[in-house]
Amino acid sequence: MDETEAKLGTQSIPEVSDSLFGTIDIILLTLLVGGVSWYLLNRHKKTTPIANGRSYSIQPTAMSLQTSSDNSFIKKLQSSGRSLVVFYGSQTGTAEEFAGRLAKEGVRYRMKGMVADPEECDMEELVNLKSIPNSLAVFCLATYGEGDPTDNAMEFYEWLQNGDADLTGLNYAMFGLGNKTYEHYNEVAIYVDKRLEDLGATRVFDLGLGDDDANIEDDFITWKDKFWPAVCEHFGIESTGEDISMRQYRLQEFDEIPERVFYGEMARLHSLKNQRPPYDAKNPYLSKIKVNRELHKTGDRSCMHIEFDIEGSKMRYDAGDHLAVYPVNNSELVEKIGKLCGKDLNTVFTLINTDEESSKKHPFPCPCTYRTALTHYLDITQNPRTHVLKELSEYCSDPVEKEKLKLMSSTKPEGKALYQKWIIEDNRNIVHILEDMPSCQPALDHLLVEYTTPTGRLNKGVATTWLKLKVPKDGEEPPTVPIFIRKSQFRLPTKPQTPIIMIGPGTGLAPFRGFIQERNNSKEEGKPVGDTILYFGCRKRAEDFIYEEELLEYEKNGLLKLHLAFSRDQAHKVYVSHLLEKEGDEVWKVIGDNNGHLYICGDAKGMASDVRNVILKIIQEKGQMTEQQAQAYLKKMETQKRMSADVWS
Ligand SMILES: Cc1cc2nc3c(=O)[nH]c(=O)nc-3n(C[C@H](O)[C@H](O)[C@H](O)COP(=O)(O)O)c2cc1C
Repeated sequence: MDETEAKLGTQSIPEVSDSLFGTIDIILLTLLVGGVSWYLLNRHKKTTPIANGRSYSIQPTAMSLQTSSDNSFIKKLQSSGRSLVVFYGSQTGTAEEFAGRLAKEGVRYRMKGMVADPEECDMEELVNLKSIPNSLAVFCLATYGEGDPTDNAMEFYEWLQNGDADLTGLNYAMFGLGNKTYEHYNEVAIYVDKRLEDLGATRVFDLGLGDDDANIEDDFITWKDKFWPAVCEHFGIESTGEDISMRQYRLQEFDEIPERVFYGEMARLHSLKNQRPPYDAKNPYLSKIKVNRELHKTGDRSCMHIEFDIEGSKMRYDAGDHLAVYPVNNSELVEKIGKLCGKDLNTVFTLINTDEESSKKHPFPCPCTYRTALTHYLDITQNPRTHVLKELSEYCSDPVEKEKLKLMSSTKPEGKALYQKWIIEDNRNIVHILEDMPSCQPALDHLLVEYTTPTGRLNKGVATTWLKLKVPKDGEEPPTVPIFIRKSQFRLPTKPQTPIIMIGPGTGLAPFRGFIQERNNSKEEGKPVGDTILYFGCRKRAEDFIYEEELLEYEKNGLLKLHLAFSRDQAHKVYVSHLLEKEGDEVWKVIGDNNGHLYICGDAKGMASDVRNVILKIIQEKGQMTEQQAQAYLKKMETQKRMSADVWS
């Protein structure tokens, strides 16, 4: 597809208030639905990053500007008298945050720690870490897609897979970040933990696994509580009992506005004003919005169709790619924080890492005003994690409020229960906490550091709420938003005559709209086009059957075969998996007899696994295979890229 076609791209964004997709809204939000179009954040999908190695670059990595060229982590450890290095594999910032907390806590055990990004380190040096006495490497690694590592851990992962380094003498521990609703739960951490052992390294403490579908913060602090005593025992050290109150970043406020001030850029100063290709996560393109319309016909849920104009941008969008959007935080929320902390939001400041060895000099692009930081660089809508509550407690003058915050940040069962109730279930963000605890008056710069989300992971609704207002009006300049494109492995077969089955209920339809447009194009060019079969489902035909007219037209002109499931239009709920069950012969004809492709897009939690199970059953029955053979058949389809899933929960 060329650029002009790509500008037809649309973006479907699920309803804010009852979004199925919760905190990965941002990711959802940026899934550019096919023909061009849909999504965003958090947040996530089924592609195999092996081929392009970057398929999950949600993140701006605003800090890479400040990256040091020296990638010897051993030299850094030695020159600063440290023995603990905590590596992170992170896409949306959680693993990076956990790594930072672990490194900081090392001081308590006379193990000064350093956080390290594997992408910026020569990981082969792990072989020599033992040259530092009592040294320890900890890994916090997230899993994505089909058991894939994050972008920044990819090279390290491949090095482990392909190499045979002798890691004898290397002490290590691993905490994995994953989500149980995905088929490949925490596979990266599980694999790396085992692989390090196989290569001769010594596991100092049991592998910890965090489940982001439940409470990953709880999993982490519970693991960490046992991890440190195990480390002490292993190295024969004792806790100093010191609490680590050392600040990672030093604040400097400016009386006069300095020459270089950031206003929401992700890396290069003025990059939003002086736009220069190539555009990517660090250098987003300010795209005009040409169309922004509601797709649901009735009901109080919403699904937006947005068309972004990328003409002239030199960006390439292929059907199946994701479109990422950088939203901004609600200004009322921003102003409230300024008021609650008693700060003039126009003040320009910078935060400077007190650790001179760190490759990350600032937590986000600095200097900037407090308003810019709160608006563009921080996720002020998330539920704060326990360490933030602990630090907030220091700023409470009322002992009752202080104790409550301290309790919630402890690992005591009643503390965890209170955190779950008061923070998670009641869904309190920082503004709610400050409003509900009037004696708590934190220093704003302190709050900024705690709330930094290097990857722009946003809570429900930030992007959707913001995009809803970006509607082009006649006679006015169209609204613009900063975007970039994330390449995907979710791809049509190269030959249009290869038959395909697409399973995409709800907003899972997004990439398939692009696929269908592409196939229609081939048909109009007179090329032979194979079976193009779509399974779509939604609640009610009259309510949320998105792109109904368009799909029916493709069906009428003979391109598309449609199977529709309207779950609430009859007494018994019917989903796409039920339709597939009935169509075993057709499915097998495509994937068994004719080497066709099968795609799944949408909800990972229920839909994707139900569909997968039905497909397995069909392979077993129609292909006359045992369960094991059917599993192997599906695996082979995956390796051959004949079966792809782009799913999220
Ligand atoms: C699009 C997407 C795909 C994901 N795929 C998986 C997966 O295959 N297996 C898994 O265990 N967790 C998966 N997760 C969950 C993440 O690993 C988990 O949320 C983790 O905490 C993210 O860490 P990070 O913020 O450091 O990137 C996925 C999350 C998203 C958003």
